Amino acid sequence: MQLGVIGLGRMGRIVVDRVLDAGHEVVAFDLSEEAVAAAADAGAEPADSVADLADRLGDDKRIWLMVPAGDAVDATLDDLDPHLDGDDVVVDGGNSHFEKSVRRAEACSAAYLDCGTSGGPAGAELGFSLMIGGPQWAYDEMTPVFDAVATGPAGHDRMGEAGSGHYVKMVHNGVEYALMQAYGEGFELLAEGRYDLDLEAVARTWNNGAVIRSWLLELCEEAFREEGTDLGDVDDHIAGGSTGTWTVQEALEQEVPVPLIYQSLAERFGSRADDRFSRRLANRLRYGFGRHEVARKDE
Ligand SMILES: NC(=O)C1=CN([C@@H]2O[C@H](COP(=O)(O)OP(=O)(O)OC[C@H]3O[C@@H](n4cnc5c(N)ncnc54)[C@H](O)[C@@H]3O)[C@@H](O)[C@H]2O)C=CC1
Ligand SMILES: O=C(CO)[C@H](O)[C@H](O)COP(=O)(O)O
Repeated sequence: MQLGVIGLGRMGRIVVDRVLDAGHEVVAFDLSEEAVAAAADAGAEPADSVADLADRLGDDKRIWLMVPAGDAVDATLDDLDPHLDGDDVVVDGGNSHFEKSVRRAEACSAAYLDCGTSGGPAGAELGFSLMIGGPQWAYDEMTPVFDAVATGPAGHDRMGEAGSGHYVKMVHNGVEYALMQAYGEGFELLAEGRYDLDLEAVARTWNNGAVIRSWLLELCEEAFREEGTDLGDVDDHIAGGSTGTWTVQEALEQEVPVPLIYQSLAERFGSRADDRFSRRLANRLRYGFGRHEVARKDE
């Protein structure tokens, strides 16, 4: 099969390499000329624009988008659409909002598959977990590519109609936030608690047979090994947050309680300000109701 890949960053480049390794052909485009040149060095056919990529693919185009979610997806689809028809298939493998994917599927001249991709850059060797929404025929048509990009046939499945792939990935990310928060709280208690512990050793021990072993816990072990048991100079600021926000918004709309996911998202937002207004007000209110001393900034 011949696959066009647009977006050759951390994730898209892995798509290119795994599809090439499986014996397929790849035509590659990115706004970055360096990224295109690197993909060409790896065996892909370089394209210098979206239109050029479409021309090089010929009939029955199969195209994988791995650009940042949002405007870049719309811009790419705008450029692609004049070159597409109903026999073509476009996969969006990024973290797009599922409602946007539904709208894009309706507007796109090709069959559109929304594909939640999990595994991160570490998936280069193992392959990804792929959660796919959209028409069955298009999923079936793309199966050789999904087999190559995923861990294998068991690493991908069609979740259902348009939007369902990105919906499942959105919830996956909410769970990811909550798991990170749970590990974080446990290790914080161990770090601040009664014993002088080597947290890498704790994580390693847990990862060998404990109920709570997991890949995220292996990444905790790696973090303590590389940064030290006190995490060295790693700051207490957590970026990101869009997919977790969408998960909480959807849970509110569906009236499904997700307190752990919400709390972990709130912790992220809280991590971005060292001078929290709510804490300052609580500090002052304790004076109001109890005449407790007010801690002042210059003290
Ligand atoms: N990094 C991760 O762990 C994961 C990322 N994702 C999602 O995959 C998508 C890509 O993420 P990354 O590869 O990490 O991002 P990245 O920033 O490493 O790469 C994005 C690439 O897209 C290119 N690009 C941007 N706009 C473009 C356009 N209009 N046309 C062509 N190329 C364009 C950039 O030059 C860059 O090479 C995002 O939606 C992200 O949320 C999904 C799962 C895991
Ligand atoms: O999808 C992912 C992992 O599964 C991406 O790494 C995503 O960026 C994680 O979300 P956030 O940036 O909000 O932490």
